[in-house]
Amino acid sequence: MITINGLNKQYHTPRGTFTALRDVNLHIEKGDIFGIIGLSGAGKSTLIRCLNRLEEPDSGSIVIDGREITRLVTHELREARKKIGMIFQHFNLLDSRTVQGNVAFPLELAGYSHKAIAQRVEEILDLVGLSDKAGSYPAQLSGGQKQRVGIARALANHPEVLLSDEATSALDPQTTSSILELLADINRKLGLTIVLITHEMSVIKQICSKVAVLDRGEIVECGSMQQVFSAPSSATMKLFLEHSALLQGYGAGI
Ligand SMILES: Nc1ncnc2c1ncn2[C@@H]1O[C@H](COP(=O)(O)OP(=O)(O)OP(=O)(O)O)[C@@H](O)[C@H]1O
Repeated sequence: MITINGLNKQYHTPRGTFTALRDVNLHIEKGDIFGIIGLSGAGKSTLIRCLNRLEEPDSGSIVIDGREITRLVTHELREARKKIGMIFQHFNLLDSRTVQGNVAFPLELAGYSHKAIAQRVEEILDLVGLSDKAGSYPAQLSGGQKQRVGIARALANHPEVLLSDEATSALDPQTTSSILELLADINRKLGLTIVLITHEMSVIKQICSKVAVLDRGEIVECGSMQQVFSAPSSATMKLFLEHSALLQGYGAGI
């Protein structure tokens, strides 16, 4: 479904050149919920934003559903992006539009008829459990509800892939859990491939089928949840697991 080969990305700043991604190779199967975890500054956002070319890699290739994303010219990329939904940490909703208007937005850009848009918006708001908020504005919603709108908007155009850029980082644990449940439900119902980045082990634990660990721009470990949890090989994953066990112990009053 998604194959990343030899991906490199550097940032050039007045203070010098910084390597954000170094020879990243990954394969993500159709229907996976694939988590990429790493500490702050590891390159997670850079990597996920390269998948739809919100960030331009310097070299390497990305193939999604048989299409080499890294070779597409502007109008081809615009078409390809319709099949790649994305959700963000701070939701990125249009404040001047209602929930309905936000979800309709990508469909309007794609040139659907009024009738088709109304029908799809109704269907998708039902899927994310927000039918009763269709006429509300973002400012009238909770963080969890805002992210549901973000998810609905990302799904409106029937994407093959959903990219989640720290989509639950601004939410409390209970809301995080309900948003992750929704993503898992969508993955089951629609067979959608989900790629998510996070710095929280609990997110990976709750919904991912596979995980890759990014450390200073390099993939240092990758495998099924079972493999990585039972026999972590990288120092970073061991650190994440120890921290997560500590938190659980603390929660249990140990
Ligand atoms: N536009 C940019 N110009 C210069 N450096 C950048 C730019 N964007 C990111 N970086 C640097 O690249 C590195 C990776 O950043 P990135 O945002 O991908 O990491 P991250 O793992 O998502 O971090 P966080 O979890 O803190 O968001 C960081 O050191 C960051 O400072």
